[in-house]
Amino acid sequence: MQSPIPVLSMRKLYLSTTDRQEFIAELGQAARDVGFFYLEDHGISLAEQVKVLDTAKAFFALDNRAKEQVQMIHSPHFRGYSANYTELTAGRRDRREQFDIMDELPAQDPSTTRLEWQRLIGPNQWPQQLPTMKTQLLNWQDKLTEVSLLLLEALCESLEQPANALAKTIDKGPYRHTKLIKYPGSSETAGQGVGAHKDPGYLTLVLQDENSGLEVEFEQQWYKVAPRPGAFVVNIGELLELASNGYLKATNHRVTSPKSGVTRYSSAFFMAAQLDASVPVLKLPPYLAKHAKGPTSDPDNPLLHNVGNNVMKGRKRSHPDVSARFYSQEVECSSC
Ligand SMILES: O=C(O)CCC(=O)C(=O)O
Ligand SMILES: [Fe+2]
Repeated sequence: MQSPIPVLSMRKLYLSTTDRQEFIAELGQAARDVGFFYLEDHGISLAEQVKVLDTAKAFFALDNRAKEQVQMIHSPHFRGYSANYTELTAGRRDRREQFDIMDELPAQDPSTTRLEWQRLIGPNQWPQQLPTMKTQLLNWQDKLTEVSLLLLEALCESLEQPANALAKTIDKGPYRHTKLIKYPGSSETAGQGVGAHKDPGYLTLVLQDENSGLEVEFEQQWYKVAPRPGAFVVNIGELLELASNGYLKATNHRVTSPKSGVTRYSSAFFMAAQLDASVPVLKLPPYLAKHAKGPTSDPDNPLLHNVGNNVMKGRKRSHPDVSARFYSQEVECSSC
């Protein structure tokens, strides 16, 4: 079956006006039809990509004691290591190990925080055995933010909006989240590496190693997202689906475990709006608006305009152990 996933070259953004317009049109079409695309010529070198995957390998190769020291269960901010089968997606346990970081910030003073999502803000946990990991990953996160901000502007233009149409939702800095991931091999035919889901933010950039496993749902069928060296796999998240009133698609995707004896490593970068923002619904011109049927409504996964609540909803659902330790089970929904 032929892959429906288009390949876009970001170089076109910097060439002639015609090339730029062409890129914006291709981007708009990919984001609308599939919600997934490969991005090439994004300015991040293959060497840097390889180094991030090497860091993932080095981290997951640490002994259990070292990994337990930075386990997510110690962090109300959902940072650090989670072992196989601790994460829940679509109600089932994922067979993957992860290491999660977000912006490196001090935790907010509990006596002045009113809203639950304010507790997402805080410091990361870093393993003392890998002293260069902090600088490397925070730097990586900054670089991927730059690429994602350019894509967000181009996407706004593809919707016939000013490039800065969503700037108010990120003017204090977007909410960023980076994961290193290890999918161990499995003898099951379709083992759940991560179950089918949509990403909660604006955009996600995934770096894959040479092993396939990522799959995307397109026209009710699942397609493999084959590895493509040097490219990022980009997908549209729920906040863009909301902002475009369902014109752009936050597409379902999942990862199937590699076969026995194979280990797959990846890294995902998620960019959302700032946590205190409310995502506006952009006013599309009639020729686009007629295809905007409203965001998907799923009673098990309500999309919340309030960014902090939407992010918190996803974190609580994915990490019930962390959630049970630090939070009530209800998503606070004062101004969803
Ligand atoms: O590992 C991958 O290829 C994708 C992971 C993913 O979809 C996620 O963590 O949200
Ligand atoms: Fe995802």
